[in-house]
Amino acid sequence: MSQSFPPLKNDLLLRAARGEETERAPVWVMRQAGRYLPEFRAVRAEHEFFEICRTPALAMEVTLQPIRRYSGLLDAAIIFSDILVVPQAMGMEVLMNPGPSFPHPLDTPADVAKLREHVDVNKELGYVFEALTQTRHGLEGQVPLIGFSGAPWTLFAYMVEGGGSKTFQKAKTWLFKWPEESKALLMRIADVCVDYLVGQVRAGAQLLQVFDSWAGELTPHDFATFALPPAEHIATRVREKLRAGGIPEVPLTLFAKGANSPSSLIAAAAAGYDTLSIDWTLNAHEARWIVGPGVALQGNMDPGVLYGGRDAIEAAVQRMNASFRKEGGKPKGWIANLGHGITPGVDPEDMRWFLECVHKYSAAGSDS
Ligand SMILES: Cc1c2[nH]c(c1CCC(=O)O)Cc1[nH]c(c(CCC(=O)O)c1C)Cc1[nH]c(c(CCC(=O)O)c1C)Cc1[nH]c(c(C)c1CCC(=O)O)C2
Repeated sequence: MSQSFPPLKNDLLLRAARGEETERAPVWVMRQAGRYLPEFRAVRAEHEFFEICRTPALAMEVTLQPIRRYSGLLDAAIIFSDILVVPQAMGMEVLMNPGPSFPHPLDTPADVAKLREHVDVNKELGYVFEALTQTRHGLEGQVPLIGFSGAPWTLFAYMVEGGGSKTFQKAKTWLFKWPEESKALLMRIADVCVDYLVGQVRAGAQLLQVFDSWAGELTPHDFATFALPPAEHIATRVREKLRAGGIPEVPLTLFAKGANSPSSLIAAAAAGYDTLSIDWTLNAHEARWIVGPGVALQGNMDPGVLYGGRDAIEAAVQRMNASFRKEGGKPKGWIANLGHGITPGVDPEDMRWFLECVHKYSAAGSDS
C-alpha cells in the first residue's frame, strides 16, 4: 500500500490542536462511528465486533460512514477499532458480549506472567495499521484521520477487573495492596501503547488521542501517582520515537475523563500533550483559566443533551461556544466535541443538528 497519501484539504483540526486561531472550531465526536448509526448496525448485524476491527476493509467502511453521512460537517475521522486491542496484543482474550469481558483477568501480580513478554505490534496489531493506511487513502484528504489508544490506567483497570466495573474493587485492590507491581504493569502497558501509537502514525494517523476514560475514579493523589506517569511516558516516548524514525510529529490529545481537580488539570496540561479533552462537568472558561494558554482544549457538551431535541442542543452549543471563546475573537486552540462518546440512543439527525450548530456559532464574528 502506497504511503504517499492524497493532500489534506481541511486542516482545521490540526491547526486548532496546535493552539492556533481558526475561522471556526473544528468538530468531531468521540464514538462517531457506532451504534447510533443504522448503517453501522447493518454492518454489525453481519459481522462480530472484533471481526470488523480486524478486517481493514470493514474498519474503513465504518470509519467513513459518519464522514459520508455528515458530508462537510465533520472535521476528522477516527479509525474504527477499540482500546481493548492492546490487552489482546499483550496476550489476553477479550470478548464483546455486548460489553467487553475478559475470561481470564489478572487477579494478582503472579498473573502478569501470563502476558506476552515481548509484544511485536506489527505482528499483533498490523491489521489496525493496514486499516489506517487504507482509510487514509479512502478519505481522499477530506479530513484528517485520528488514531488512538487507551491510557494505561484505563487498560489496566479492564485487564484486572475483567470488564466494566462500578466499584473498581479489583483495580483498587491492585493499586493499594500492590502499588509497585501496579506501577510496573502500568509502564509495561505504556510501552506497548508507545509502539502501537508510533505504528499508527507510520501507517497514516495524523493526530493521536489517548483515552483515560476511568481517570475520574482516582483521587488527585492517585491520578498523579498511578495514571499520569505512564500517560506522560507515552507522550515523551512517542515524540522521541517519531523523531528518531524521521516521521513527522503529530499532535497528541489526552482525555483524562473526570480528572478535574485543579491540580490534576494542571498536571495533565504539563504531561506533554498538545490538547486536553475535557468532559462536561467542567466549564471551559474555568478549565482555560486553570491550565493557562499552553494547551488546546477539546470538548465538551454533555452527550445527554443530544436527547433533548433541537432547542436544547442549540442552546447548549451556544453556551459551549461562549465558554470556549474570548468575546468577539476567533476560536483559538478549541476543538469542539462532546464531553464523552455519543451514545447508542441518539437520533442521527440530532447529531447533524449539533454539528450544524457548532459550524454556525463558532464561526468567527458570529455572536455567541
Ligand atoms: C472505554 C472504551 C472502550 N472503547 C473505547 C473506550 C474509550 C472511550 C470511552 O470511554 O468511550 C474507545 C472506542 N471504541 C470504539 C471506538 C471507535 C471509533 C469511534 O467511533 O470513536 C473508540 C475510539 C468502537 C466501539 N467499541 C464498542 C462498540 C459497540 C460494540 C458493538 O458494536 O456491539 C463500538 C462501536 C464496544 C465497547 N468498547 C468498550 C466498551 C466499554 C464497549 C461497550 C459499550 C459501548 O458500546 O460503548 C471499551
